[in-house]
Amino acid sequence: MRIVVKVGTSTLAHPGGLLNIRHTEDLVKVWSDIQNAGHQLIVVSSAATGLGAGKLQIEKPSDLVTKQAAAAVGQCELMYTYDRLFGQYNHTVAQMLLTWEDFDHENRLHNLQNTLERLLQLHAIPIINENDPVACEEYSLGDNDTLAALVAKCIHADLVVLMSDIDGLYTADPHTHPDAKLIPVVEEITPEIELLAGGAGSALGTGGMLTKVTAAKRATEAGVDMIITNGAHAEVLYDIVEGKPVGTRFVGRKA
Ligand SMILES: Nc1ncnc2c1ncn2[C@@H]1O[C@H](COP(=O)(O)OP(=O)(O)O)[C@@H](O)[C@H]1O
Ligand SMILES: N[C@@H](CCC(=O)OP(=O)(O)O)C(=O)O
Repeated sequence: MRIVVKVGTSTLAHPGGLLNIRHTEDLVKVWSDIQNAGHQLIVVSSAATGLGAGKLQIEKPSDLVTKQAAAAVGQCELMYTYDRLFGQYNHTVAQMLLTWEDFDHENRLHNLQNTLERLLQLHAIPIINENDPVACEEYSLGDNDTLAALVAKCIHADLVVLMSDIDGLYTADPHTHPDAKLIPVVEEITPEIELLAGGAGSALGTGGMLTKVTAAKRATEAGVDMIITNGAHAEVLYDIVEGKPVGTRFVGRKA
């Protein structure tokens, strides 16, 4: 299987912006094992801004320039961490920083597809993030849920897995509605489903459930299934590749 896994800031970082060592180590271990089992993995990783803010000892920035500066710092921290952890399992990582323009121009998209394909042939694990320090608002993808769906579409992935700080899509935000129920399968993204999704539940998260459901729409329209699951339980990825029900599955449209 060719799987795009996206992991959010609220999984990789503690609220103050320091690395969540337990989550990150658990995820890299399982991802490495899944790659060893013969699957192709593409990681879309958030947390550059959050980790940068942590390292610079500043609050999560709200102005664009400080956000971009923090992302420039945090992206180094992120890749240093991935390189080190994946290296323990003899895996090679490759950084790819993308903007909206890379998907919007045919020749850039073509280059991007070719590079990703070659990295996969070479058994390197692409680690993708938005190129935050240069992505001005006009050209910003805005969130990595969308980025994961766009990547999955352009390399014809079998599955996108969004690893969040919550088990899946609920009937309401469980942080404010403790009686909310998990929705295991979404066959069609109706306006009613879209209305269930709210914003981010933590100080570091960007998009919340809203951007995940929008991303699911993009992925499923391209025929790719998307699963939202909890990044704190890395080992659920084993169940996912075995086709067992985990989190919320958005079913891709059949051609
Ligand atoms: N209907 C819903 N079901 C589940 N979570 C929801 C819902 N609506 C809003 N949320 C919020 O979305 C959050 C996950 O998004 P986000 O904080 O951006 O995480 P990530 O960093 O993983 O992208 C949850 O913690 C939750 O508070
Ligand atoms: N590109 C940004 C993350 C954007 C984003 O979607 O964040 P998140 O909601 O934590 O997945 C960064 O690395 O800080």
